[in-house]
Amino acid sequence: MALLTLEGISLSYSRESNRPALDNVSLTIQEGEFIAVVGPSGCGKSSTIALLAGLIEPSSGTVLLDGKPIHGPGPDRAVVFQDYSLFPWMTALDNIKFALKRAGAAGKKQALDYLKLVGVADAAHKYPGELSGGMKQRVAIARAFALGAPVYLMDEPFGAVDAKNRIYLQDLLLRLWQEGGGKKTVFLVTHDIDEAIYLADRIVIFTPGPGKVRRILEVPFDRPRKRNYLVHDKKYQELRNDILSLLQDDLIGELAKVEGGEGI
Ligand SMILES: Nc1ncnc2c1ncn2[C@@H]1O[C@H](COP(=O)(O)OP(=O)(O)OP(=O)(O)O)[C@@H](O)[C@H]1O
Repeated sequence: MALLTLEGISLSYSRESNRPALDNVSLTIQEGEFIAVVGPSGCGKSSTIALLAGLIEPSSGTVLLDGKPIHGPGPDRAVVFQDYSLFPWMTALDNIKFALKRAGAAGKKQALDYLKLVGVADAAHKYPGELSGGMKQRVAIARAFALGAPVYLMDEPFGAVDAKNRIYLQDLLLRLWQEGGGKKTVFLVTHDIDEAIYLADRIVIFTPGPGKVRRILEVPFDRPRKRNYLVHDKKYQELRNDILSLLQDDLIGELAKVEGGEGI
């Protein structure tokens, strides 16, 4: 049985709107999968995360976790956003301690171990406002994994960090996911095609809004993947080009509609 299922999901934020955010999206995700989602701005990627997190309900269709409908947030799903994933009134250490407590495990030592793991133990007593973007995201990822949730919903978690930190955080995420022994499932929204290929088992491509699943592509590379070799692989370049041309075709189609007076 699939771990996460979106079944015929449509979503309109307001009854007056004639342009839904999502239109009949169906998707099944198996336990242990690493899924990346790409698509143009406004195609409903964050809305899909919000549905899976239980922060909003669909206008029609069902969202299932382990076969049961999702009707709200729960400790079984950790969410990491591009920013503001941490409690700003708690130090880095207390943010992790809070997550451990929720997971039924407490302890300063364990919390410090998590901070060490992500390389920010020195900043344990700093508040999020005193940390750089990259450091904040390291703590946010540590906090998500300290929760011990089986599902990780990540909305452009590395979008605001510099290239060096991004590489570090991608590898850290892979390591934590793999340490789950096939039991951790990641649903990652990204604008970065290379990131999607490097990290994911499957890449879901959305159409421009109203979002539909345009295509699902398998990533044909064994793990562990080596960045430097991967980019020179012919299959890598083909996959990258496929994704780019799918996104470009959609964009050109949208522009043609606007030029034709249809409007978006
Ligand atoms: N809270 C909201 N109220 C009303 N409309 C919303 C709300 N959140 C999103 N939308 C609309 O729903 C559509 C999908 O937005 P969403 O943020 O899910 O897209 P996205 O693919 O994540 O975009 P981006 O890549 O730019 O972050 C957009 O048209 C957006 O304006």
